[in-house]
Amino acid sequence: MTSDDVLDEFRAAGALREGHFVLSSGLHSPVFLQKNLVFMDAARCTRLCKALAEKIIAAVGPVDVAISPAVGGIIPGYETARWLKVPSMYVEREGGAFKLRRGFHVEPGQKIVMVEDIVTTGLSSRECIAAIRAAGGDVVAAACIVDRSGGRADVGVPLVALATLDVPAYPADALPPELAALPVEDPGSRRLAK
Ligand SMILES: O=P(O)(O)OC[C@H]1O[C@H](OP(=O)(O)OP(=O)(O)O)[C@H](O)[C@@H]1O
Ligand SMILES: O=C(O)c1cc(=O)[nH]c(=O)[nH]1
Ligand SMILES: [Mg+2]
Repeated sequence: MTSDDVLDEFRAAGALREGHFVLSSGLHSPVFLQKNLVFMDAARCTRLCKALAEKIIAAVGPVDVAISPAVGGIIPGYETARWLKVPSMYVEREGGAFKLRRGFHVEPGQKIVMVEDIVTTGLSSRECIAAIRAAGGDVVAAACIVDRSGGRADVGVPLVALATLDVPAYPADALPPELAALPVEDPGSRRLAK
């Protein structure tokens, strides 16, 4: 599956949004990939995650567990794990920091792939990987449906992206005037609990 094929799935789901968005990292962007509109369609989600699982195995070989960051990573993490034929777990925020909860635990020696939905700066991926390591896990690779950093995000382990896009994102104090003129939406979950 090419990056264009993945983008076509987002377009067909109405998930390629234009406007003014504040992203999880605090950067602002004229484009938002509303992945939930993609994952709500089980057939579409399966097409993407099956392809991602195949790409992970081709890149790093078999793994033992897939772990994702809540909320966005949970559905693609579960579906990718299904095709990898491994258990699926997730970390969630407790007092702001990601943590394995709900009885999830990792065993020494297990090879873990961290599965994200979207990578922009890689911040959420790095936080998720840190939480897995804090729980004693060995993260051999990261994976995502879309890396919108143009391949520049560094998550500290090899990143397997089903699609790589280069989408502009700006610090709040350096917005292009046409973006600053639009009302801002904050669609993610990072700032919800505050
Ligand atoms: O690479 P980054 O700069 O970290 O941006 C990408 C992250 O942003 C979104 O999560 P968000 O925190 O908005 O919450 P969500 O998972 O509930 O959508 C997305 O699911 C990724 O986890
Ligand atoms: O960086 C983000 O927060 C982000 C970007 C995007 O396109 N989609 C998304 O769900 N999150
Ligand atoms: Mg997320």
